[in-house]
Amino acid sequence: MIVAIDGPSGTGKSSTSKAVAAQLGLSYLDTGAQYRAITWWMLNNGVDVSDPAAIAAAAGKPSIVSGTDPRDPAISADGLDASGPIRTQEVTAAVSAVSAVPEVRARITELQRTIAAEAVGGIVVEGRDIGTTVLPHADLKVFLTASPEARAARRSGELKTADGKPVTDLAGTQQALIARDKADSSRKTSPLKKADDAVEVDTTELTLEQVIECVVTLVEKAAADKAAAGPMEKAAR
Ligand SMILES: Nc1ncnc2c1ncn2[C@@H]1O[C@H](COP(=O)(O)OP(=O)(O)O)[C@@H](O)[C@H]1O
Ligand SMILES: Nc1ccn([C@H]2C[C@H](O)[C@@H](COP(=O)(O)OP(=O)(O)O)O2)c(=O)n1
Repeated sequence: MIVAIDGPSGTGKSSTSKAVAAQLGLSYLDTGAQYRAITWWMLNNGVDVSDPAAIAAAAGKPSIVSGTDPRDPAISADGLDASGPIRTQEVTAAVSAVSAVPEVRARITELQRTIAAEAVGGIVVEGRDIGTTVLPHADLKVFLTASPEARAARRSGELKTADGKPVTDLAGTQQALIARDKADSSRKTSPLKKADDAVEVDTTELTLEQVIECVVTLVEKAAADKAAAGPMEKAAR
């Protein structure tokens, strides 16, 4: 069972995907964390993140390792734990530029496909281009949305500056989030986009628990459809 969950920032992808995977005994992959980790590595290693050629030249250098346990989703770059530092404003501000570079996308997409193929018990993969590009044959595709106001309210206070202080500027958070959506949706290589066959869920008025319940129901239905289609496909052969 391969589940793709895409959508813009703050729609609830990570929280929903982790909970659904934990509840159903599936693996979990946060692809945004991979783009954040490679961005963090570039910022730490003197790569000019305003220069796509410099980003492309460095794209193959770091070793990015992702854990797939939904209860402990670890991420490291060259062996260094990146789970804390990838959430800083500095990384958030640079990640769209780094992830727009085709060499970075090719590298990370290959990693993602390998991880999904190795997850024998099934996996929930969340990101921006999972249903459209990374795993176009996923058994279920979900596209989460929410109003910019709701998304900024959820994000604000969660973000930390480099010295660990919380970011409480709601208007600034909303502006930065809209700018990142725009960059992610307008890049040439696999932009943020709903796949034609994805189920769209607007989470603006829903609690996180309601979204989780909705996605669990969708996964269970997709699993039942897959099981029912299996014998028929075999019989047709
Ligand atoms: N439906 C919801 N209602 C209220 N808060 C939510 C909802 N979904 C997620 N959140 C909260 O919003 C924040 C961002 O959610 P997250 O799952 O990280 O979103 P994304 O991965 O899409 O950026 C988290 O603090 C999460 O607990
Ligand atoms: N499949 C993906 C996942 C993330 N990205 C890029 C674009 C996003 O702005 C950044 C960060 O993604 P992440 O999911 O961590 O972002 P949020 O936590 O939802 O704000 O990575 C991508 O290009 N493709």
